[in-house]
Amino acid sequence: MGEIIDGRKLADEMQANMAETVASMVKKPGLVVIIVGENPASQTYVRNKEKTAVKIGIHSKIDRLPETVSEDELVSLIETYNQDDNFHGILVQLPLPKHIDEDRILLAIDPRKDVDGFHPFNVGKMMTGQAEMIPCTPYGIMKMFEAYNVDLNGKHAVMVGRSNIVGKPMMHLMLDANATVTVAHSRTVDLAAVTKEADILVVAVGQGHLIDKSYVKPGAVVIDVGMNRSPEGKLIGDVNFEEVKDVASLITPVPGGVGPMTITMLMDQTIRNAQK
Ligand SMILES: Nc1nc(=O)c2c([nH]1)NC[C@@H]1CN(c3ccc(C(=O)N[C@@H](CCC(=O)O)C(=O)O)cc3)C=[N+]21
Ligand SMILES: [Mg+2]
Repeated sequence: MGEIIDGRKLADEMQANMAETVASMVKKPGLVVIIVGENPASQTYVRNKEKTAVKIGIHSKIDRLPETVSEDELVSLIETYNQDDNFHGILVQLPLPKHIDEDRILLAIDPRKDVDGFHPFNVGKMMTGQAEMIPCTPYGIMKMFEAYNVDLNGKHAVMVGRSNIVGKPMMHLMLDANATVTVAHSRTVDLAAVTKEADILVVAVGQGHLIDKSYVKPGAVVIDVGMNRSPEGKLIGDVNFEEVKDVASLITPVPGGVGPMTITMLMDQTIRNAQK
């Protein structure tokens, strides 16, 4: 019977500390979130983000743009915020509509305000040991490891998923923490054989309950980044929690695991930028 990693509780503790920090700041940190279109999955995230910002004392603004906005219009809006001293963080909610080139949008954000850590400049900095902005989900997972005394040194970590926003940066952070890292993905042959070797298993594939107990080595630490809707409309992870919790030594639930930590690290980086 594994222990549950309480992301909600850890996030609340960290946010309480951040609120104290912000209370002592003369110029309050500012964060702007730009959302294009009506992606319903994005709405929860944005609502939680705003609630959290208010709680911490961060000045936050949400810009909602219609699905039909042009790429050029979006770039000029970003340029306006790049120049605006009231905002220390700019986040453009992904995914963007098909007619907009995401790479161009991410490049338009001033790297100093890129609190997602998605700008190629920040990606390169992170990859070369000069990290300034770290993608929030991987960063939050590393904080969970710290809080629960998970030492990665010499461990075999398996990352399932290779996205720019979770899999690749997570791979890098675990490597930096001296884990032996394997990255598996949709073309991996016999995924269960690979994941069963993991001391630390991180899953970010977007497939509800893909990972059952046959994929997990007894005693493994299991981190579930997935956020999927079950046929009944419930929020479920990529890991079958009910089954895997009896095999793992530590496991994150969904909701209440990685999600709250992602938002917390977003606030952390916004505050840090404002202090610079
Ligand atoms: N530029 C950009 N940066 C992002 O960081 C980003 C993004 N785009 N696009 C969408 C994804 C998704 N994401 C979430 C983070 C936290 C929760 C979260 O707080 N979840 C809670 C509650 C979920 C619920 O109750 O529905 C939980 O897991 O406990 C959800 C989703 C950030 N994303
Ligand atoms: Mg992938």
